[in-house]
Amino acid sequence: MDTLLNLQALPMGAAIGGPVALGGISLFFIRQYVKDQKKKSSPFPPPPEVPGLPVIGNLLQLKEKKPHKTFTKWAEEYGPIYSIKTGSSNMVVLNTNDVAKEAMVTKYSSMSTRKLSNALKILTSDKSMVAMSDYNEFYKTAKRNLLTSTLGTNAQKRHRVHRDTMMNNICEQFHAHAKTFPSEAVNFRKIFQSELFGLSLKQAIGEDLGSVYVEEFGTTLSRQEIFKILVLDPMEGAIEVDWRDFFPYLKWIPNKTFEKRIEQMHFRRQAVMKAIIEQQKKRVASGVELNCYFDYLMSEAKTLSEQQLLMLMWEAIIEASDTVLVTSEWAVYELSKDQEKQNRLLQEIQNACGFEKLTEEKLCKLPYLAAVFHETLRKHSPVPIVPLRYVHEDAQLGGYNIPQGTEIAINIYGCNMDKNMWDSPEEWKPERFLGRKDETMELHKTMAFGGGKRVCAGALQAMLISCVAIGRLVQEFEWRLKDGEEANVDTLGLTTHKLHPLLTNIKPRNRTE
Ligand code: HEM
Repeated sequence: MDTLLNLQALPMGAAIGGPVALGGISLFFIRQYVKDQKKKSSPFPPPPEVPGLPVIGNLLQLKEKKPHKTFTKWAEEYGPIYSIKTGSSNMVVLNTNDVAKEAMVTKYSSMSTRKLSNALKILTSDKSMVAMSDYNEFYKTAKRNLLTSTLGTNAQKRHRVHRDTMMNNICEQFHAHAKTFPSEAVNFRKIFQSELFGLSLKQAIGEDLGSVYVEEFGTTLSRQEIFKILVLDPMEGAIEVDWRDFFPYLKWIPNKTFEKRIEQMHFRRQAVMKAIIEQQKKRVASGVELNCYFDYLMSEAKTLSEQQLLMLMWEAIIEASDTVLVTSEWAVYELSKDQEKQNRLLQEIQNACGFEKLTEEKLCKLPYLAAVFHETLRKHSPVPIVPLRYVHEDAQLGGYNIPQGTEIAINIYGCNMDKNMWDSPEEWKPERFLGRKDETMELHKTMAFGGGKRVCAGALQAMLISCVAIGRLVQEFEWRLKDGEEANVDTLGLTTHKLHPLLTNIKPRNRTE
């Protein structure tokens, strides 16, 4: 997440009631008048509008913090494409595959610019990363480097050893738990998250980190502290709301609490990344080369500024550490809840692998495992809304006029829950993906990874890690939800993190089972 969108949190109420100045309001009405005149001159109608309140528009209706769900409900009443007002901005929301693909593929050139919240402007160093950059030369070069060194098919082959080590470590830790605490539920996230972070570091800098000395703090940070500063805090910061995002004409009014919080996160992230980069530079200078993103950038992307290098390295770490955990945790939740589907998967794995450990080579022979992965991506859409873009020249979408300046929210969750496309979309049914014409290894069976030029660069890595993890864990253990865990389906954050970490009872399987 990859995956940065401020809309996730719109806890407005109090903030909106704050300082609204008269000068600002007049400006707002003038801009509105100009927009209305423009609308009247287009041959296409405007999209249906969700009614809201004067000045704040639909903000209060979105304060529940899960806009993707509210958007999906509105789609039932207003159709696949409609417009809302978030303060002074007009936003068009897209809720089906057809209109989403039109925006991401055929009309991409009119709507490729990223729209960043104030928090994201700071945390992304004003778009200095692949996922949040506009479509420009920096983006094209940075994406090519990322794919060549880390995420493309050949690079993923070179990083295979890290995925295998990660998987063995995960299995070992679950076995150790089952042996030491046979009747205690295991916290899936605790084990998986830490190993995934290790893998992201190995791909980025060639090695896992036990600790790092940070000069700005005058102290040595533990691995857990590094993880918090580089991954957990920025994921939280990305959804911080600054009420000025919705009323840019009031940007001259300070919002000190917000600014201090985000600046501090930025400062800490900068300090830790600088320390890591210094360490790696010393390693390279001493003649030790590693197969990693850092070494590739040092030798192939010499024109990068220090800040660009820092941001690209950080991006590789944070993006590899989050959404794969989200997907794997939800898949294991669903399988632990449904013994019949778990047994069907086990049967398939045993038929394909016999007594051998499941490996990546076997994935093409495991259509039900692929179906489990894609059905989890569909139902739990790890990135529920594509990071916002805005229209930089007048365009049409779904037969409607979309004027320049409109923000575009692509509701992936809505596409994946569309009743016209998916039978009983609220049910988790991997079977819906069986017997289709597409290949077992096809990555884009749902809208989960986005589409077009900005399609997820990490989709292959996500599939390789998640599928092998789900398969190996079912091959080696019997999974059952802890009592009371079934109801814990709430989510939290920028990506659809399970609010309560998954707790399951595990039992190692008999080798002859
Ligand atoms: C199940 C896991 C994942 C899901 C569901 C997911 C989903 C997405 C989505 C929806 C986008 C936005 C597309 C757009 O803006 O139109 C995206 C972009 C991106 N993702 Fe992922 N992602 C996942 C895993 C990963 C991983 C593991 C990495 C890297 C290690 C990664 C790296 C990226 C990058 C670099 C982009 C920007 C691509 C571009 O702008 O050209 N993603 N992802």
